[in-house]
Amino acid sequence: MEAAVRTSGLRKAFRATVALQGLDLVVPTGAVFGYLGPNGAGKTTTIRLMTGLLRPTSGTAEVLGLDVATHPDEVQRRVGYLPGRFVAYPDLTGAEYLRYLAALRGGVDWSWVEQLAERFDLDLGRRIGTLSHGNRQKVGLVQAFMHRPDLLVLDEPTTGLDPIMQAEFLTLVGEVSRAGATVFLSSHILSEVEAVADTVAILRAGVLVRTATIPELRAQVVRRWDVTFTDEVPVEVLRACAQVAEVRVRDRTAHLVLAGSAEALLRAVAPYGVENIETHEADLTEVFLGYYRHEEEEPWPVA
Ligand SMILES: Nc1ncnc2c1ncn2[C@@H]1O[C@H](COP(=O)(O)OP(=O)(O)OP(=O)(O)O)[C@@H](O)[C@H]1O
Repeated sequence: MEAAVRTSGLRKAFRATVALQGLDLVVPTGAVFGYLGPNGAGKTTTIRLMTGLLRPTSGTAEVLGLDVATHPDEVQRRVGYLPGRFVAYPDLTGAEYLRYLAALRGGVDWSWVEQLAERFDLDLGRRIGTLSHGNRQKVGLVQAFMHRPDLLVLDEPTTGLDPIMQAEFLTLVGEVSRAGATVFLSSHILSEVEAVADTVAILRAGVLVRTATIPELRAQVVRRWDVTFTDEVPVEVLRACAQVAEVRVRDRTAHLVLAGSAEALLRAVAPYGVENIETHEADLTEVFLGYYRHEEEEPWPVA
């Protein structure tokens, strides 16, 4: 599949600090791609390299088929970019600022700008300098979405937004994604990534530690199930299931630790008269956080 973003051996050092250590990243066209990692992992550095705002120490980045090093202006025109710390001209009103950007970029449908502002409950008539932090962030979001870019690169987009506006943002991401856009989303809000992303990459100390789809990560979640049978517990059948990591039996209930998909287990126990299944699901957040921890620590949390 053609990639919306492809980096190869992308490395960035700031004097003694190596922010990114040879990143090979592929963001498939049309994906909602969550980019996660603890503070200082190198997420913003990656984004600034991808958008041509920083030059790599070595390696390459290709965005929408363009080499960022040789076509930075075109990349910036075609990408919808929301920086982590969005700043705009404080003396301009939202409308003045957005009209200025629209004239620079061209091809902006102003009624779409107004719709976006309305959806985010943003007053375009107010000077940006007088807006609250959250409302300024909304100006940043509108400018990122307003030219209907093929790729959105959003660095901590919901910072400062209230829960209703966060939900509106997620709805908008879903809409543009269904319309064919690719969304690259750096976020610390794991529930938000889980809700909207189909693929995630996890960065730690400038190194990519995992790229996976949300279902792949979910399949890794270790869960506890209590299965009660109408008759005797078929212990051997349970032990024979590859995904069952542990079995303890008490009366007619089997207490199981399940690592992986429950499909095989459900199929195996079906003929034995299952009276009840109680599940204790581990949070996907735990899986994310497992990757944030240092190598010497236990990588896999258990529910
Ligand atoms: N302009 C710079 N000069 C020197 N060091 C920098 C610069 N920009 C980033 N760094 C360093 O590079 C590393 C990665 O920083 P980066 O901002 O990319 O991380 P991040 O994953 O976005 O973190 P956060 O989640 O805190 O925003 C950090 O150690 C940071 O201090």
